[in-house]
Amino acid sequence: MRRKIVAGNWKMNTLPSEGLALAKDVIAKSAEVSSGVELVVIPPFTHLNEVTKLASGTRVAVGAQNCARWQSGAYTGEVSAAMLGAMGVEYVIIGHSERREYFGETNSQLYDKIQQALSSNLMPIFCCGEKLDEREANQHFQVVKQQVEESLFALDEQSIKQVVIAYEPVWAIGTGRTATTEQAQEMHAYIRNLIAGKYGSQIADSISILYGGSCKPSNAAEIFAKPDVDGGLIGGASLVAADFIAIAKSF
Ligand SMILES: O=C[C@H](O)COP(=O)(O)O
Repeated sequence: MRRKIVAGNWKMNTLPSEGLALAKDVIAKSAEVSSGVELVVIPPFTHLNEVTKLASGTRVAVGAQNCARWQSGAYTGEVSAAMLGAMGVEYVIIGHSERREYFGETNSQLYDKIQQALSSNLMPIFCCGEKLDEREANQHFQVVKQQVEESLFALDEQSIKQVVIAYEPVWAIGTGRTATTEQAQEMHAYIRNLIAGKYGSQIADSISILYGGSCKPSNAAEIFAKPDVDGGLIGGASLVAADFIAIAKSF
């Protein structure tokens, strides 16, 4: 049985007091969600200390949006995986398309970040996905293959099993344009197949692959019903607790 996960990436939204209120609301409503679904909130760094304290002992886990690719040292402005782990953070997003686009993160740097995350016992949520022009040029499988191979395939079997993958077609992020359920299923199955080719089908079948990109209460059930979709990485809709919970209840 694969883990079902619904994770809310708040991105660079909410001031600390607003973030705490949002986390409280998610925790309060979390009982409405089937116990088989893991809930994760992923606030900005500045809120993590307070939100992890608030979420401690509840069913809501906390993630970070990024971590450094180094262990420690003279890297001004960076936050290490160990620092996150020490705060009680359990997940970390690695390679979100906004990090790739605005901060030039490369597949090999993302491999380093995954290693850092794993060595601090954080579960990486590794993001992959093609841009609109790549899909239109029918290059989407090739793009995702390269991202997965270059960032994940040097991991050993024990390590890959800790990784959660999020397929996020860039053209569907924050645009209101969702991938069709067929497009999502097709790519999720493709990714699982890639993993199976490298690590075997038992490992591939155990890895959760989340969908991200304009997922909302009105379309979540349809997307989550697909056999290779194991949950969602939710952006905009995760900023409203009732919507985030409604999405999680779609399983
Ligand atoms: O990390 C989340 C994704 O970028 C999806 O964002 P969105 O739900 O606002 O489209």
